[in-house]
Order: sequence, then C-alpha cells, then structure tokens
Amino acid sequence: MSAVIDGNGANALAPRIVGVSLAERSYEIVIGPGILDEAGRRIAEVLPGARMAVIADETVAGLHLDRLALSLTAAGIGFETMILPAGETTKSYDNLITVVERIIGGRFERGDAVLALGGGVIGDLAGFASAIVKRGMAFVQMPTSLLAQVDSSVGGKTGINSPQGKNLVGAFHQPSLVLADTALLDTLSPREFAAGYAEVVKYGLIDRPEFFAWLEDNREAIFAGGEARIAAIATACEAKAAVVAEDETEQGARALLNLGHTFGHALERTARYDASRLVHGEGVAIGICLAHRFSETLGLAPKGDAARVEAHFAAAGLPTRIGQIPGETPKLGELMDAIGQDKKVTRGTLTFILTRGIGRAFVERKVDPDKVAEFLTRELNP
Ligand SMILES: NC(=O)c1ccc[n+]([C@@H]2O[C@H](COP(=O)([O-])OP(=O)(O)OC[C@H]3O[C@@H](n4cnc5c(N)ncnc54)[C@H](O)[C@@H]3O)[C@@H](O)[C@H]2O)c1
Ligand SMILES: O=C(O)C(=O)C[C@@H](O)[C@H](O)[C@H](O)COP(=O)(O)O
Ligand SMILES: [Zn+2]
Repeated sequence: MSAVIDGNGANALAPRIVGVSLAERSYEIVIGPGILDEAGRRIAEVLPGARMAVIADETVAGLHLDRLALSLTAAGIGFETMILPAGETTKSYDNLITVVERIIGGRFERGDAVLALGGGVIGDLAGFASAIVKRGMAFVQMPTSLLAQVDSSVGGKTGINSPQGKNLVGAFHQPSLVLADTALLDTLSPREFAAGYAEVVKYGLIDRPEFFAWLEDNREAIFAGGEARIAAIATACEAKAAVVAEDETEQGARALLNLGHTFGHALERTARYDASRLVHGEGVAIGICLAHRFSETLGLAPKGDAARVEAHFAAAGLPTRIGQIPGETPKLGELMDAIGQDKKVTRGTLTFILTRGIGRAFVERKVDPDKVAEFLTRELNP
C-alpha cells in the first residue's frame, strides 16, 4: 500500500497496527486494505528464511490464493498449498490428520510456518496443526472473514470440534504475525459479514459501552465499508489484545471474551454445525441476547438493556432468539448436556458470562443449572 500524507501529517493510507504484548510471544496485527499484496515482504521481515505451509478453504483459495502466491514468490518465500472444504465441519479430527501429515510430508521444519488464509475455521484448524507438528511450528494468520479479522486470528486459541462439542480439542499457540486485509471482506457474503459483526458488538457489551453506542450510530457505515469498518476492526482488535495480554490462557478475565458462547456453542452443537441453519457468529448473537435476558431475569441487569441489544442485532440482520434457527427446535436436555461440556465448567459447576448492563459483563461461577434450565424452558416455549 503506498503511503499518502494527509493535510494533518497523518499517513492516511498506512495500515493500522495493533500490538499484542506477550513478552517473547508478542506480535503485530496489521489492518488495512491491500495488505495481501504486501504479505510476502511483511512475513519475510518477521520470519526470515521460513517456508510456508499455506492452508485455505476452497472458497477463499478460489478468490484470493493467487495473489498471496504472487506476493510470497516476489519475496522469495517457498510454499506449498493445502485446500480444504469450507465450513465448520472442516474443524475435524480427520482434517487435522490430513493437514498434519501434509506438513510433515512436505518436510517443513519447526522454524517454518503454517499460514492460515481464511476465516476462523481455517485459522483454528491450521493454528492447531502448527501447535502440534514438531511440538510447535511458527504460525501466520491471514484472516479473510470479518469474524476472523476481529476475533479468531488474535489471541492464540486454536483447535477443532469434538462430536461432543465445540473446540473441545486444542491448544493455546500464538501467531507470529496477523495480516488482516480489509479489502478481502468485499467478497464475503452479507450473511457471513453480519455473523462476524456479532463478535464486534461483543467487545462493546463486555466493557466498552461507548463503543457499543458508536456501533449503534455507525452500523450502516461499517456494513458499507471504508473508514468506519477499519475503525471498528481496529477497536475490536485493541480490545481483544488488551484482554489476551492480561490473561493469555483464560485463568480469569479472558473468559469475558466468551460472552454469549456458553449458549451459542450449545446451539451450534444442536444445529449439528450445519451452516444452512446456524454459523458461529449467529450462535453468538443469539447467545449474547440470551445472556442479557438471563441476567435481566436474575435481577442483575436493568430492564431494557436486553431489548436494546436485541434491537441492534436485529437491525444488523442477525437472529436473536432460539426459535429463529431453521429446522427442529433443540430439546432442553440436549442444550443442557452441551452446556455441561463447556470448557469453563469448574469442579462440575457451570460458569456463565453475565452482565449488570450494557458494557458491564462479568464472570459468574457456580451458576445454578436449575435456573438455566428454567430460563431456557421459557425461551424454548415463548
Ligand atoms: N480462535 C478464536 O479465538 C476464535 C474466535 C472466534 C471464533 N472462532 C471460530 O471461528 C469459526 C468461525 O469463523 P468464520 O465465521 O470466519 O467462519 P469460516 O471460516 O467458516 O468462514 C465463513 C465462510 O466465509 C467464507 N469466507 C471467508 N473469507 C471470505 C472472503 N474474504 N470472501 C468470501 N468468502 C469468504 C468461508 O469460505 C466460509 O464459507 C468458528 O469455528 C469459531 O469457533 C475462533
Ligand atoms: O479468544 C477467546 O478467548 C474467545 O473466547 C473468543 C471467542 O469468540 C471464540 O469463539 C473462541 O473460540 C471460544 O473459545 P472457547 O474456549 O469457548 O472454545
Ligand atoms: Zn466466538
């Protein structure tokens, strides 16, 4: 991207850089349009001499892999590509084995890197492969969905799904670099853009009420593209980077990033990870609304905040109620079973991220499962 100095001396087209401070595992998130064409140069600066095992799904490979290949070649970086089917079911044991064996078969060294070009599915799977091959290879994230640019490419959570639940097998393994080309979002479907937006809103609802209010005012501009979109992505990355720097392996505060996920992951499991019914960001949108309504029901949050959150998601085209998921309505027992497999369960007790109002989320341990079941019974039978 060429640099242009505007009237105020600011570099108008320069990418936004957000740092993730983790001592010797610190790295930069580079955000802006056109970063894809600079990928080779930027990667060579951070990982000189490393070869890349490039992993992408079929959709993203068809759209954007050629340009990445040109950029890597121009920078003298050797690479092999591995293409997987698109969609949540790709985060499987079978695909993990395929990818791991391809990397080993390609004679990649520990100091070489796995490069994930794609959404959160590819980032989580490729990241996990990089965490375990040779006990940990280098890893580069090139997120191509909104969700991946604001959330999954940052913070080092990697993994796959088990038939028993979301992300139940994985590792913390930080990338060395995150390159988020915001122009790639122009090819993302409106539905997937909206799904990623749910995770953007999440940061406002956790502890940045002013960001949530800004999103209420700027939602249409963010969906249209341009500066508002880049600003929203950068703010989300700053928010996530701050939490990750404080609590890399989720011993405490990082659990806040799971707002809406205890319910959301259970809904994804009951929808069988079927994208025609529910994708992750949609599950998060419904889950966040449930967390706000549950908090209101428990008398923790002021009346009206849950409705405000729901109105914002609905305006963005996102579902807010379990009944909006197409297909068979999940059974209470199935949902409670999935909730019982949540990774935040401690000594058998449930943990939820609840809220005292917009921007006032907190981690509640020892949540009474009977209260959750009563609440869900009402939600399932409105
Ligand atoms: N590791 C983390 O911290 C973290 C955080 C949030 C979510 N996640 C995980 O991320 C996954 C969801 O990520 P996602 O929403 O990106 O899903 P995804 O990777 O399935 O991508 C969504 C869809 O968009 C397509 N796509 C991606 N980029 C595109 C582009 N530029 N143009 C056209 N199509 C494009 C993909 O092919 C796919 O069909 C879930 O598995 C979730 O559990 C992980
Ligand atoms: O980075 C985190 O921490 C998150 O919780 C981000 C979530 O948006 C993401 O979906 C994550 O994969 C969920 O983590 P999990 O530990 O609940 O599987
Ligand atoms: Zn998520």
